[in-house]
Amino acid sequence: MPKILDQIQGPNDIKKIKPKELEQLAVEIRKFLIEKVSKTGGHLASNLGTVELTIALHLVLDFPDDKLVWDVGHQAYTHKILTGRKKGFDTLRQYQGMSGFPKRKESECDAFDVGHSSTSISAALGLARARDIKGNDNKVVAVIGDGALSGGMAYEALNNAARLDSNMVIVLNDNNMSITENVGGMANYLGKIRTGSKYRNLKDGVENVIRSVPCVGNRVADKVKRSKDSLKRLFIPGMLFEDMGLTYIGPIDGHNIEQMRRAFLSAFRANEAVIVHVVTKKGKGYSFAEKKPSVYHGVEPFYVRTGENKTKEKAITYTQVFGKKLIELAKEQESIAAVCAAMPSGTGLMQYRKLFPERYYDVGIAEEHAVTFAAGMAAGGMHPVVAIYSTFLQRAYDQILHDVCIESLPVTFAIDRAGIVGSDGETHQGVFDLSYLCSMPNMTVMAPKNGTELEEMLSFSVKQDMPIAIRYPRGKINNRLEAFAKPIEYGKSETLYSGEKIALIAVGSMVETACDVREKLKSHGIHATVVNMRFVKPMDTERLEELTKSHSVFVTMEENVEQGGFGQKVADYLQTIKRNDIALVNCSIRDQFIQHGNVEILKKTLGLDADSITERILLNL
Ligand SMILES: Cc1ncc(C[n+]2csc(CCOP(=O)(O)OP(=O)(O)O)c2C)c(N)n1
Ligand SMILES: CC(=O)[C@@H](O)[C@H](O)COP(=O)(O)O
Ligand SMILES: [Mg+2]
Repeated sequence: MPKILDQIQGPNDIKKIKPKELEQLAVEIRKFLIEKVSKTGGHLASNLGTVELTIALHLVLDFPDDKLVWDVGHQAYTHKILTGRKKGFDTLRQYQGMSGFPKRKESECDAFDVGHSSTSISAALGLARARDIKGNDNKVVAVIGDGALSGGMAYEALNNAARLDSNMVIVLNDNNMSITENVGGMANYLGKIRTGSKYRNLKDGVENVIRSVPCVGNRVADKVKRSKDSLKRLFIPGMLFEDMGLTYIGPIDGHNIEQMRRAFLSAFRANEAVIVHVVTKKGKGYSFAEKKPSVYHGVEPFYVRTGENKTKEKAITYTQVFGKKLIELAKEQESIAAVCAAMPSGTGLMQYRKLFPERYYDVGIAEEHAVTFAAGMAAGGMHPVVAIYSTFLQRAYDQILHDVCIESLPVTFAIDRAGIVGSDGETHQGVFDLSYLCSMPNMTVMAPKNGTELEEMLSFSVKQDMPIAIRYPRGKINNRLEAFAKPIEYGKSETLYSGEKIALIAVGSMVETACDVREKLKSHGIHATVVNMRFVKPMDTERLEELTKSHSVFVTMEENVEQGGFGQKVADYLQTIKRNDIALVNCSIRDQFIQHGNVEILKKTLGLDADSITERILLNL
């Protein structure tokens, strides 16, 4: 039997599909998504939850004229399918393949690039204002999840959207989940709306009584529903939003296409910002994902029948090493408290939160707040350890600077996913943290060469009375460099191999690469020195000065952008001591955003693999 999905070849094709076939289309889309994502990996559970929602939106929007902004964008796969990108799923998140997130350069039907959370309402409001100024009449819709609604920017945008005197629709996709369970006051409020059936029954009862009054009943009930006064509270949930000046519709079954279609059409008729609250199930239609939506939030390739991960290798990750060590330290030191921003599993805190619930804080997707909250705790005598991915910590630049560094408060930043992360691409690569952290007075910045050193750095850090950042990469630890384990000394590097002429001076994950480069240089008769910097700030200038005596080439290596990075700091130092005779080969990332793809491939294209670095060194001799 021909598939209904085959009729979808490009934007707006969905409008040709008969209403009675739409449910079958949803079934086919889910099957397609499960099959494709099982091969490439990707964000599964959120996408399975938004199939009907996306169908309903595509029935009422015209692409590319109407603008649909997804929050985070990890739930936009059905949108990609319905805008003619089915083929792209064969290369999903692979190098030069289709991105896992909406991208304007990928399709004119993607209204705004996303990846970081809680931006959709701001961006949609901007698009709505631009539309009004230009005198256009296209529709503008933002889709934001309940998790993303825990982010501060969403409230700044709602506050601003309440002043809109034209239309824009905010779809609140409420699946009662963030990556792990959603937390906080707004999550509780949404929970009350969702489960307020008793309250709704009471309201329905009151409404029915009014409607039953002969002649005027219906008119009175409708008027009350439309009014802005307090009587409306009797009938309508979502009054928090209404009180802000937004119109609220819902909650609506987010798997009922027709109900949503009608709600969207009525929302478009308002002359203001309207919230349409839809309730969906994360992981819908795939039993494993329905049962464990957190596990199937983002997946590696898996077997569809069993739900099992195809990757056999169970290597130990930096994240696990961090989580385990923090537990050990928290047992000994009662001042330690862990803070994360909606990512307890991603940052390795699941076991910690079980053992120390009173010293564990998931603040929601609120990195800025997480940092100032930690600063407050530190001012109150605690030593918070803030575990956040490098890319998401970018959000909290000013909080680190203004609230932690100026007062030099004892906060440890455990910066996971530092360096190239791979398949999430441009929005998620953690390649700016050395630059933005080293520029801050009072901040110490460290990077371990392996798991053992991460443990040592963490032990060292929680005993210091100052801000310290430890940055470490996504993925597995290396076990090669265990023989090198000089105790950590503040501001001091570690020399792994002593050679001459060429000094390979590396940061964190690049120390292993430096050892590979050293081996390759040996076959050219060169015996290079390998230095593990450990501290990017303060830099071990004493050791650098020593190196200038017996080396004519310095090769700096880091997974960070060149601007403001480690290599530039070394260049500045050489200039300060007037040693311009030393050649500097700066192996870092040139001014660019790095697309998605396999980490090894990306490193090669960026010239950060051992072969490329060796070649560059030989050219400099
Ligand atoms: C600033 C920022 N912090 C953290 C994340 C990681 N993150 C991606 S999706 C997500 C959960 C979002 O929850 P929700 O909006 O409810 O969508 P759902 O996953 O439930 O579909 C988180 C924490 C992010 N993308 N951006
Ligand atoms: C969409 C998002 O921001 C997260 O789901 C992110 O993709 C997680 O990355 P990791 O797989 O590195 O935990
Ligand atoms: Mg959610």
